[in-house]
This record gives sequence, structure tokens and C-alpha cells, in this order.
Amino acid sequence: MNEIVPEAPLALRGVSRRYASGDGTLDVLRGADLVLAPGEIVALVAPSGTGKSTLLHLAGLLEKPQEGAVLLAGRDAGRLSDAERTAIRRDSIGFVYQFHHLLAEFTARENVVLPQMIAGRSRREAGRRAEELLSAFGLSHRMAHLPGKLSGGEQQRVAIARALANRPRVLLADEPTGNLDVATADVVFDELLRVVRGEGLAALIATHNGELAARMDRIVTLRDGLIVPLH
Ligand SMILES: Nc1ncnc2c1ncn2[C@@H]1O[C@H](COP(=O)(O)OP(=O)(O)OP(=O)(O)O)[C@@H](O)[C@H]1O
Repeated sequence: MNEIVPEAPLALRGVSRRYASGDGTLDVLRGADLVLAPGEIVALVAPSGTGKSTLLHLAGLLEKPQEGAVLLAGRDAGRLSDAERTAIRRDSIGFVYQFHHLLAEFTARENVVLPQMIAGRSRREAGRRAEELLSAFGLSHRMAHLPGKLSGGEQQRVAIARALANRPRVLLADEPTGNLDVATADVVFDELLRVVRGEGLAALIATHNGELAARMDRIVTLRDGLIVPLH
């Protein structure tokens, strides 16, 4: 009997990305490969300037590779129309950045509700999901607060809840706790891992923090434009 192999939530196949630099080119990625298994949480730890953000932008369909393919749940993003790419970005990928980018004039709950309504969910369903997620991050008592009235750790928890709101297949995070003090980063990161594992999501998380990386399932780095295991 054939074993049923679940589709990888995210696969990068031989992706290259280069930028014009002065009168030459800078080869940031040179045929990088990475496959995330369902539910797998992978840390990306690499020195500054080696291409972590570039890699996350390609994985998140914010940029296109010059060579190679980005596959989300087996679908080759390079073969999609712009509208399909936008829909996948909205529905299948969650993004968390170092800075929260919450909408200042909306409450914590509204910040988590809005992306769901944009994706076509009813206000009621979106509200239920927002409350579920904000509660999972210990923010039941902060739902009606504006971001400016929340602590840095609380703001980042809301941003993570927002990224998970549409039940993406993959979470991409670029230094998600990089803007927090060490103790808060530690707690928020544990919560992020707990919720991501609870939802069975795959995640690719760039961090400079080796201790946080060690809590993930696997650690990779970038060397000469390739993704390799970190030893
Ligand atoms: N749009 C662009 N045009 C030209 N060069 C770029 C562009 N984006 C990135 N680069 C260059 O590509 C290299 C990799 O950048 P990238 O931001 O991916 O690195 P990083 O590993 O995320 O760094 P950091 O940890 O400092 O954020 C850098 O040398 C950067 O200057």
C-alpha cells in the first residue's frame, strides 16, 4: 500500500535571489532548498545580511525568486495569478514582524477581527475567533484596549493573534520578539510556540536568539546563499 505523504505546507526548491549592487550583483540566495513538514517549527538563525528577510519575503510571496520555486501546500506560487497570490497571502500565510504594525485606532479585538472580515468571514465568527486567540495569549481583559494602551509584550501578542486569525497553513516570523526585553521575549515566545503547536501550524521563525531557537524542532542557517542545518 502506498503511504500517504501529507503535502508540505511550505517548500522552497532551488530558489535564487540577487540584487543589483553598485555596478555588480549581490547573490543573496543561490539555489536554496527548504521543506517544512506539517506542524514543523523551524528556526532560521544566521548573521545579519545573509538573507533571512529575503528568504521570508520569498516564502511569504512578497517577492519572487529569479530561479526556483516556492510551493505552498504543493501549489507553485510562480504559476499563480496576482489575484491568487494575494488570496494565498491573506488566507494561508500568517506574518509576524519585529514591530507589531497594529492599527492604532482599532482595539486589540478589532485588529484580530479585521483581517478575517477582509477574508470574508462573518463579524460574529471573526469575533469568536479573535476572542479565542486573545484568550490563548492571556489577553481576555485587554480586548477593548487600543494598542497604545498595551505594553510591548501585549502588543506583540495581539500581532501574533492577528497573524493566526485566518487559520493560515504557515506562520512566517522575522524576529517576532526582537523588540521586547529578554524576560518578556521569553514568555511571549513560549506562548507563540504553544499556540502554534496547538493549531498544528508549520512555522519558519528568524531569530538571533540561540536559546529561543533551541526550543524549535529544527535549526537552519544560511551559508553562501544556501540553507543548511546549524550545528
Ligand atoms: N531590495 C534590495 N535591493 C538591494 N539589496 C538588497 C535588497 N534587499 C536586501 N538586499 C541586500 O541583500 C542582503 C541580504 O538582506 P536581508 O535583509 O535578507 O538580510 P538579513 O539576513 O535579513 O539581515 P538582518 O538580520 O540584518 O535583518 C543584504 O546585503 C541587503 O543589503
